[in-house]
Amino acid sequence: MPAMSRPLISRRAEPLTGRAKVPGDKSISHRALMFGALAVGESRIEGLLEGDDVLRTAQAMRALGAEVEKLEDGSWRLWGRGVGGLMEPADLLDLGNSGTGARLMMGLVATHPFTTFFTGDASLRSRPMKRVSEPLSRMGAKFVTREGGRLPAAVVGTTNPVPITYELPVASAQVKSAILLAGLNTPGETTVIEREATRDHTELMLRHFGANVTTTIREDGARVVTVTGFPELTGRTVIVPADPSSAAFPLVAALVVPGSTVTLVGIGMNPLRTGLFQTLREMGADIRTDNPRIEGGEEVADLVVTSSALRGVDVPAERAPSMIDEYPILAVAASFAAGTTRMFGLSELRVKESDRFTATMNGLRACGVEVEAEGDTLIVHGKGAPPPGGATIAVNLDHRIAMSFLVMGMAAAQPVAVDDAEAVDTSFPGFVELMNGLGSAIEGN
Ligand SMILES: O=C(O)C1=C[C@@H](OP(=O)(O)O)[C@@H](O)[C@H](O)C1
Ligand SMILES: C=C(OP(=O)(O)O)C(=O)O
Repeated sequence: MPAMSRPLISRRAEPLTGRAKVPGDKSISHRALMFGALAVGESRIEGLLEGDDVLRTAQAMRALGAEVEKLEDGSWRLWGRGVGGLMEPADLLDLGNSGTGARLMMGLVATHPFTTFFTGDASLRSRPMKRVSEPLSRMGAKFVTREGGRLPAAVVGTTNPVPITYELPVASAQVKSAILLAGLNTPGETTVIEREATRDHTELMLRHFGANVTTTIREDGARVVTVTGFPELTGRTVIVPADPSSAAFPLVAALVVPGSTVTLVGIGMNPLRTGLFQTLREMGADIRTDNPRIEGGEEVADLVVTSSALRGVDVPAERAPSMIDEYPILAVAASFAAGTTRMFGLSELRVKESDRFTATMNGLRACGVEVEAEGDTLIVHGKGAPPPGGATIAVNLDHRIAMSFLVMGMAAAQPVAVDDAEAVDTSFPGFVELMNGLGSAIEGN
């Protein structure tokens, strides 16, 4: 928990110009630490995101017995324990603000024969965990949780894991990953079926470490992902691309601040993560993809973004998993666009670090934007002009809400403030310095 709050205010920016490298991908960073801890021998990670969420995972993997060492900025070395070789942690694992850290690790320990206690900050303690405890219980683990399946929770790992086939009731890469990770120390084949494709970093990276993970497409289009138990994972090098979810903030900023051109280098372009870029292009955004290449097994590219007149569009529900963390910043972009943007299928936004559906709607309204909610659809009416701004937004421990409204302030008629930007460090340490380096005017308030 932050000891003190960090209020910030974002005033009208100069045209944003220059090249910037946003920090490493958060999803890939968590997984690199976890899989390195499970592999036999040494693993190296280059470009690790050193944000609070990922540092908590590094600490937790140490508590589970792996050697985890920072060499220099972004460059880490691990010495793993082998599949099934994790040790009972002597104390609570505190995953801070991180749903990914908590849920994936619950999967990892569910099939180890010891008990692990999990907790987190006020945000994480309010988030639903039944979505993982339910399938992991079917594999044999036992859970003692607070009311509603919330943290703190104890996971009593099973000595006798049972493989399952599980069809995901919600589109969630975290739930999919938790089950696949539990399946590593389980005999036979563990299968997860997802009707909507979610980010596949677990599948890609497990294969990179030597696991047998197959993905097939069922007749109805669902993806069937199967991991074979007891693989021999061996130490590897992971090169972490820049996080497309973090790139979203300078990218939208460059679109809405007139006269801007910004180059964002080495951005992860995994097709299951690029829904925002597609949507913004449909809105008329000038985003050029330069120098596409493969780095460390992941697609990356440089994005050259030039400020653009945007127009409202419909964003279909099927696209939600590929841009799930980007809706708050998309809604900010939509408030500058000419016409109405309808974002369908946003139920999962209500269970993130905060209720992002409500936070986005209320924040935009406070900034003078006309917004409506119809069930799980968020509707933003843009005027094709800068919205009024002039509000202070309550962040409620949600990094993406803080960054989205600071971007709003860069081009709104009046400045926009946030009550506490401390949470930004969970995913984007150096956000203010990077943005101000491009020309924004964010300062303490
Ligand atoms: O697997 C992951 O790394 C993540 C999956 C998504 O969560 P859900 O699985 O809850 O959709 C996303 O919101 C989160 O930021 C990271
Ligand atoms: C939802 C997010 O992360 P997590 O679930 O890991 O807390 C996010 O980073 O927007």
